[in-house]
Amino acid sequence: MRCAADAVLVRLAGGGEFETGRALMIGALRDKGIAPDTLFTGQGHAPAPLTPAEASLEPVVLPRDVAIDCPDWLAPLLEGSLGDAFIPVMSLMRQRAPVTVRVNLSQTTRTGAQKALADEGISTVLHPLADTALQVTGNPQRLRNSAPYLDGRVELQDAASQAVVAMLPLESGARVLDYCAGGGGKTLAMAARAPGRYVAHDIAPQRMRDLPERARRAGIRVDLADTARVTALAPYDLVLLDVPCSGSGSWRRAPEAKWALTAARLAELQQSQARILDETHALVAPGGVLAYVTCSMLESENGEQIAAFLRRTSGWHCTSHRSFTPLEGGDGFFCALLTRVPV
Ligand SMILES: C[S@@+](CC[C@H](N)C(=O)[O-])C[C@H]1O[C@@H](n2cnc3c(N)ncnc32)[C@H](O)[C@@H]1O
Repeated sequence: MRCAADAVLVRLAGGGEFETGRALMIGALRDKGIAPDTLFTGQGHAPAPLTPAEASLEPVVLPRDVAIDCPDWLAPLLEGSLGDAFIPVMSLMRQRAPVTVRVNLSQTTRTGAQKALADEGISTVLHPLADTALQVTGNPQRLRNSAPYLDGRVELQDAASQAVVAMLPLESGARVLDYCAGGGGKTLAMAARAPGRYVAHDIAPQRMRDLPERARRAGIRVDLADTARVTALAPYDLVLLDVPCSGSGSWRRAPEAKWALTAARLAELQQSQARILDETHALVAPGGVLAYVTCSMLESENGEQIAAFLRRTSGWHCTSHRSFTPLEGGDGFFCALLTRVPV
């Protein structure tokens, strides 16, 4: 298996592949219909003119899964999950992810935040995926030192992640548990949408260490709880399970992750997703909602998990579900809303 540096390799007329940086550039230029000797001139800082061997290099189209940089064992799983979107999605996964912020609507409006960022030289456009999302189009490096970021009017958050939060049935005063809170990105996004009683929990509590400060900045109250306290505070109107997953929806941010993932690790993650569903559903009040979320595009972590849960657990039905792919401008995500049948 090889990982493609580009969608072309080059081959000497008559055989033999070249994989030097120069050779790949020559192949890429030829592939795009640009004569390499117009750039390889040796003048100024330009690379040295082509050698006779290089002049005879021809582009070679790579096998599909090499060209889209997809591990062999994952390609059929992803193709089965994404269908016709497989190639476009995987091609997009080779690009850098956009920088997106979430506007804290409890403190400002989207246009208000856009103007405040523009005053600091940070340009943005409205993102179509969520009514809280702004995509940063200029000077993203200034964001972390800008006033709207420092005073909690904006937070860094992917647009699809924001769209997932917008799907949640959040009512003012609701009791909400974020069971896999991690850094608390979704806890804060939920609390900014609707005031309520927010409880954050994570099996690795140190992951939540910045949450109190981020919540303070955003003007939001969040209760950090261990597992015993989570149970004592039950029931909840909404339990969010943003479960550990392959992360296949966010491979643009961590391109090495798809090469680190193994079939055994994926199976382990799927077991843990099923276990979390089984351990937490009783925390939901009758008529309440269990929201299952992954940043994965693999059906085995998404729809198949929900179908298996509904088969083994009575008293629940799936009221809605949605998959997001990077073709919509954010990361890949899945969200299913499961309602507990009222008694
Ligand atoms: C996808 S991340 C959560 C990201 C977070 N919700 C956010 O929006 O920033 C998954 C989290 O689940 C936690 N986790 C893994 N297994 C868990 C378990 N059995 N119970 C609770 N949390 C768990 C991990 O420590 C990790 O922080």
